[in-house]
Amino acid sequence: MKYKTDHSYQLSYPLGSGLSVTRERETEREMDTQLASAKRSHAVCIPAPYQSHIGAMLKLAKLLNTKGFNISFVNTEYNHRRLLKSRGPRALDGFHGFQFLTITDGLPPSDADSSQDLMALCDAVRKNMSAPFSDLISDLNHAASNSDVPPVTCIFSDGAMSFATNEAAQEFGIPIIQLWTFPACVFMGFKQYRTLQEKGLAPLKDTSYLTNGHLDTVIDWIPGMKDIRLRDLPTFLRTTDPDDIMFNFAIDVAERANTASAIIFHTFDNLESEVLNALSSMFPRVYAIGPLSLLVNKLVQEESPLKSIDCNLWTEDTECLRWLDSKEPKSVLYVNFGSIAVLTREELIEFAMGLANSKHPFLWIIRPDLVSGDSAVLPREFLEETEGRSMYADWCPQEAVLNHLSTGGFLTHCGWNSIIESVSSGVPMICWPSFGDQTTNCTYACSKWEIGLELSGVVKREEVERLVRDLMEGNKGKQMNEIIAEWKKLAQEATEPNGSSSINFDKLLNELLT
Ligand SMILES: O=c1ccn([C@@H]2O[C@H](COP(=O)(O)OP(=O)(O)O[C@H]3O[C@H](CO)[C@@H](O)[C@H](O)[C@H]3O)[C@@H](O)[C@H]2O)c(=O)[nH]1
Repeated sequence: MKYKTDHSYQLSYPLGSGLSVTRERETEREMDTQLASAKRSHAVCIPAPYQSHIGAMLKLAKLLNTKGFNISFVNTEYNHRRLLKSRGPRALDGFHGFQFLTITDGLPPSDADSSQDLMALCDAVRKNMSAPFSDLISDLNHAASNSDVPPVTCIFSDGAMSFATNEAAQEFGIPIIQLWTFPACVFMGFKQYRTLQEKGLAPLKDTSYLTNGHLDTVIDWIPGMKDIRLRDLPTFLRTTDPDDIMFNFAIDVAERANTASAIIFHTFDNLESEVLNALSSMFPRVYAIGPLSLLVNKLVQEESPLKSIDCNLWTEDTECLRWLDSKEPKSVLYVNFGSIAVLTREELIEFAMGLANSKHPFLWIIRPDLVSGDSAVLPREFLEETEGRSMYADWCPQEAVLNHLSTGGFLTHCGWNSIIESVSSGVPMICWPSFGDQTTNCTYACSKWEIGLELSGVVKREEVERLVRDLMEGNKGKQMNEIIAEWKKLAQEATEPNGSSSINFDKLLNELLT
């Protein structure tokens, strides 16, 4: 197992050192001062307009609110409408010091209830959202003269939103803190795109480069990332078009991070010590703050109204938790491909037959927009074969599912939130990366952290069956269970009051508020 338990990178106090009594008193005093300053603080939090980014930013906003910050949380009109539909018309009203606001994404209005096109949205962020965001800050500042909420004192922006937010921060002379809802290794990957372009390694010369071994080229210059191949980096470089929207968007947002006052990664020190160390020598203020859910669980009181704020764009079906109650410990494979990934009908069938042939119980979340083209109709023989050991839902409370005793494995598309939630719950994975950062997340999960089995290339039912059996009944599964239990422990430790993520969060606030 390749991790260090005694590591402390330069922005944290050494782990496990314990705080002396003097240090504890100092900490109490610092916290009192912090709370007093925070009450005069007003953070505008703006996520990128995608489910998982909204979820991560909401958790960060709740943490800030527990430290006394007034929060204005900004969604796109499209997502706000979907949230009200899934949560109820008053679900986002009436929280003290925490308000939800909207701006337009500039795309044609739509009543659809599905994830918006990734490329169209990235383009919209770049072109349409800066002016409405600045106007919103102006409005908040004007409103402050007639209310007890102070003018805006800082912006917490998703790293992918810098086109919408950087100029406003400059215009109003306030700090901007970026939240990257990816691991640090993915950000470091995006940082390499410009050099890859200069060296002629990306974009690809033609489509034969997808299969001629070019993607196996080892990239040996990336600080803190050893043994990385081109194919392990985020997939937006796998284009032949120099003007590709996603390729250029990735280059630009990684460069615009240079102007942030501070950068937060949703990770923790022990998980990514090498790449975090490398990044902290490239940027003045880098903070690993995660897993966010564990921090929220510890900092937000059970009785706090904040507990009830949720941001699922689809309504969760909780029936699956009752179904899990009826199953043996660690017996169920949980299958979920996140909020954006789309499967072909062929992939759906291969996954289905692999699950059927594995003979293991499974809970499969099939979003209404998961399958492209034809609707997600599962074959009759599959339904008959799996009756009594299968459960389906459109959307579920994922973290509750992962923390359920009956859940023994997770077949995932490797979205970062899914991986860090799986780590937090100690559930090993089968990793089927689809696009973007998921290839990098998969490489780290399978090869570096040793908590996942990779399902690569074209989905074949035999391969799905073999991996499910390896995970749920084989020695590999047993080993991974042991390893991920260690990672879970480290994630818990990072979020204790003297753990690295808690300390990093406090340091960020102290630096921001002084
Ligand atoms: O039935 C479900 C399915 C998902 N979730 C939640 O939705 C989020 C899904 O996030 P993630 O696993 O990161 O997947 P995507 O929705 O695909 O996330 C996009 O954004 C991530 C960064 O935020 C990237 O890592 C992914 O590659 C990108 O596709 C997680 O918090 C899940 O807990 C639920 O609550 N219920």
